[in-house]
Amino acid sequence: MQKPIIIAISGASGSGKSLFTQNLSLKLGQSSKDILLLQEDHYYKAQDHISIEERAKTNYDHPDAFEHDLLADHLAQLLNNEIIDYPAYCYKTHTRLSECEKIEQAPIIIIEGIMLLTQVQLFDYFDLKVFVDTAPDVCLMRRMLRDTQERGRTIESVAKQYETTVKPMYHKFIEPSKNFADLIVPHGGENHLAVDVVSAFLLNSQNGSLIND
Ligand SMILES: Nc1ncnc2c1ncn2[C@@H]1O[C@H](COP(=O)(O)OP(=O)(O)O)[C@@H](O)[C@H]1O
Ligand SMILES: Nc1ccn([C@@H]2O[C@H](COP(=O)(O)O)[C@@H](O)[C@H]2O)c(=O)n1
Repeated sequence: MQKPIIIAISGASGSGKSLFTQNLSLKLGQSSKDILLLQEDHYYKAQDHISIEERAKTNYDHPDAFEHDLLADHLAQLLNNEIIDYPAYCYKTHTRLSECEKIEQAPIIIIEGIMLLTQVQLFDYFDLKVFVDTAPDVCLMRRMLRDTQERGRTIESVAKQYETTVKPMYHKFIEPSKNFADLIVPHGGENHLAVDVVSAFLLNSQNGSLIND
């Protein structure tokens, strides 16, 4: 079996990473066994030892909020054809769920997350590093809608978090990490030309080893 190809999709919160990843999967149109989608957010640290009020104060836009060592171990295990215990995360309680999912490698592994290109120790695992580049005001608007509808937040809490951590940490960590990208995608998740380019790269790299070939 050919070595899996791993691509990292990074960019600001609300930039369209998840949508880009979904559109890429649709475009690839392969069997679900061919593509493994992972999220860096699942590697946010567990915070069961502190109260929910304390958890709400954590800076989730700092690299230290994540367990990147565990993510690196899991990528190594997947490349080694081992099964991983993929953590699950809850944005409403700000901690990990108790259940993990058993996951095995696939020919194409796509991982998305805000801090991926700030972690040099992960770069050796990535065959392609993509940065989704969307204007901060557009990201904030999208995040406001998503977090109030899906992540149990109020408009006030999204605004406060944006001002205190999301915006400053974006400028400190995420925006500079764009320099490590192989490909910068403007206009977010609906940039279908970029989806076509990345999908062609993936299919070409895994030529012959996909189930639907
Ligand atoms: N190009 C776009 N046009 C319209 N809505 C978009 C676009 N890209 C993303 N969205 C919406 O904005 C929200 C945030 O996008 P998402 O892909 O979840 O961002 P990220 O994963 O980078 O945080 C989602 O509700 C998504 O459907
Ligand atoms: N308990 C948490 C954990 C994370 N966040 C925010 O999520 C953002 C990253 O996820 P995206 O899907 O938007 O890329 C990040 O900016 C954190 O602020 C949170 O609010 N609460």
